Amino acid sequence: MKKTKVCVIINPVSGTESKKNIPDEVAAAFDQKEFDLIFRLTGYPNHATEIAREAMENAFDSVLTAGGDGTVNEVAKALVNSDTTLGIIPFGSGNGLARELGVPLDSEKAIEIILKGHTRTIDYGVANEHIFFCTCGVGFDAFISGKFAEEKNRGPLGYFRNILEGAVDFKSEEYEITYDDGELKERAFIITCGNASQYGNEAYIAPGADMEDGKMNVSILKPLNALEIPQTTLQLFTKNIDKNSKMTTLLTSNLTIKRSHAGVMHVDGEPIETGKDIHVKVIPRGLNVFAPPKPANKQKENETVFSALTRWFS
Ligand SMILES: Nc1ncnc2c1ncn2[C@@H]1O[C@H](COP(=O)(O)OP(=O)(O)OP(=O)(O)O)[C@@H](O)[C@H]1O
Repeated sequence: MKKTKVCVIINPVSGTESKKNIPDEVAAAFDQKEFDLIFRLTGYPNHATEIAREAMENAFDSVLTAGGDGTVNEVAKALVNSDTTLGIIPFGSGNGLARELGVPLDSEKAIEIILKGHTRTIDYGVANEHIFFCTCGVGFDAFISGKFAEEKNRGPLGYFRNILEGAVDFKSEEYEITYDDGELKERAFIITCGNASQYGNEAYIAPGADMEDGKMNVSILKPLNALEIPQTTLQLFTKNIDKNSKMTTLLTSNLTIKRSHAGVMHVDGEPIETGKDIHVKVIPRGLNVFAPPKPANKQKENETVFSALTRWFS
C-alpha cells in the first residue's frame, strides 16, 4: 500500500514555547506503516515557503507546520490551489488561523485533529500580490506589526508593550476606499480586511467574517479619543466591535485603498512596505486545511466580559 507523505516544518523561533519535542510527538502519533514523515527546520524568513513548495512538487499529501501565523502564512501560500493539505500545530504568539478554525492550541490535541483527517477548504486573500489567510490592513495594526517585528519578547506582553508605546507615536491617515458596492473617503485609525474574524489572540476585529463565503469583512474604525479606547478594547475581545459607533463594516470581494503616500501594511500580522494604492481581493476556496468540522451555526455568539476572560486564562 502507498504510504501517505507528510512533511513537518518547524520554525524554531516562533512563539515562546520550545519545539524540541515536536518530532518525537509527531513520530509517536503517526503510524509509520501508513505515513512517510520528514521533518525540516526553518533557518531564515521565507524558508518555510521554499520547503513547502518543494514538498508540493514532490507530491507530499500534507505539510504540517509547527509555528505561528507568519510560518503558517509562509507554508499555506505555497499550497494554495493544490491538492496538498495544510496541518497546523500552533506554536505562535497569536495563532489566528488555528484559533479561527477551532484547532486546539495544545500540540497533542492539534495532532489528533490532523490524524482524524477532516479538512475544510477556505478562502484566501491577496493584497498587492501578498497572500493572506486571516487579516491584512493599514493603520494602527500595521504600525504595531512593524514595531512587534523588532520585539525580542514574542509573547502577549511584547504585544501589549508595543501597543501602549505605539499609541503615543501613531497618526491616523485619510483613505479613499472603493469596494464592490461603492466608495467612501474616511480618516481611519484602522482599516482591516478580515477573511478570518480575528487577528489572533482572540482579538475579533471583524466578528462577522466567514472563511468560506467568498468575501472579506472590511472593518474601518475612525480615530478614537482616549475615553473611547477602553470600551473599544473590550468590544474587540468580546466579538462586539462591529457595534462601535466609530466602526463601518463592508462586505466585499474586492477593495482598493488609496492613501497619500507609500508605507506599511500588514499581512497576517507581518509588516510589508507597499505603495500608495492597495488592491485586495478574495480567492474563494483555495486552501485545504485539517480542522474540526465547522460548527453548524457559525453565527457569531456575542460574549460577555466574563466568558472572554475565561477563554484568555484557560
Ligand atoms: N530560523 C529562523 N530565524 C529567524 N527567523 C525565522 C526563522 N525561521 C522562520 N523565521 C521567521 O520567524 C517569523 C516569526 O514566526 P511566526 O510568525 O510563525 O511566529 P510568531 O510571530 O511568534 O507567531 P504569530 O504570527 O502567531 O504571532 C516569521 O516571519 C518567519 O519568517
